[in-house]
Amino acid sequence: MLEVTHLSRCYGDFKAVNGVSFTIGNGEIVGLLGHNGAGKTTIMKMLSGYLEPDTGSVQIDGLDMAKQPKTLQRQLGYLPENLPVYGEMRVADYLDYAACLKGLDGREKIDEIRRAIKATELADKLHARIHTLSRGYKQRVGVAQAILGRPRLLILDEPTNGLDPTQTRQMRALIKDIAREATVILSTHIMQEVEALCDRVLIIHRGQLAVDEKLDNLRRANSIMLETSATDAREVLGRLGQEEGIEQIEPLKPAGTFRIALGEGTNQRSTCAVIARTLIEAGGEIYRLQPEQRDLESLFRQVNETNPTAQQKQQEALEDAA
Ligand SMILES: Nc1ncnc2c1ncn2[C@@H]1O[C@H](COP(=O)(O)OP(=O)(O)OP(=O)(O)O)[C@@H](O)[C@H]1O
Repeated sequence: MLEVTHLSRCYGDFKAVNGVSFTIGNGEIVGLLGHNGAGKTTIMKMLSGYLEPDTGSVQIDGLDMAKQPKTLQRQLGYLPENLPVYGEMRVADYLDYAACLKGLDGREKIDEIRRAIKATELADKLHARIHTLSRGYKQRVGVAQAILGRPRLLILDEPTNGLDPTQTRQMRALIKDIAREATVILSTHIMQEVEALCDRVLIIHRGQLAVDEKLDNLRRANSIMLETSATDAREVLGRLGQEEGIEQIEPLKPAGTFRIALGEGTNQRSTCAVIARTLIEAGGEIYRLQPEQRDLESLFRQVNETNPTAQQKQQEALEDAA
């Protein structure tokens, strides 16, 4: 459905998005996660055709955004980070205007506006001027314009930003509902949002795609965290090999910390016992040996630990020098 290939974009000398590629199938809900400034909004602007990539391409059902932007923009709905809703306009007038921009007219336009109003529960606010609405209602107006014309691809930049818990719950229910008919890609800083809504997560780190993982796989992942005085644990444990189900031993910082990835079906407890015995026999001390908690939050932390920012690298260099 959506195919993104080697997408890059600079602002001046600064590379905000660097060689990002992924594909999204029909009906998926995909979460785009990343720290402030990671490049999420820039990616979403390129997906929606509002910003041209320097290199790379965006294709929807085989059509290229660079070649047929108008055709494709009519098939997608976009909720930008900062809603470009015109404060002086009344909600009904704005939706009428947005429907015209999408090429809707006549009976179809009226039906679509009605459907969007119903889905976003905006009926009570139709005659209100947009600038008088609360943040949550403004967000609903943004979503209403995004779903006009039943887009097959919906791009939502921080859809629950600034909403209270009740509004957030309603917005998530609405997104789930919309996703029954459309593919959805949404950006957020909120891990629970991804866990509550998405089938899959893409984590962007400094403009690059660091993780592309289905949430089901993430939950199933099987690994052990080890902290030991034996900084050569990789060699010591490497001898155990595949028989104990050990697939990979990844050294982390600080020295003596390792992530041990296990094969499918390996029993973590018995492998932990073998690891402990082997290290102690080799004269090592064990400070931590436990199955790794694999949730989105720990994966996000791990991405940032293993891909430090320039500032973190500088801090580490200073600490090493001291
Ligand atoms: N118009 C612009 N001119 C110059 N730099 C920009 C521009 N827009 C974005 N940037 C920079 O590009 C980088 C990526 O910005 P972007 O808005 O895509 O990040 P983001 O992941 O959406 O961040 P946030 O979560 O804070 O919204 C940031 O360093 C930002 O300062």
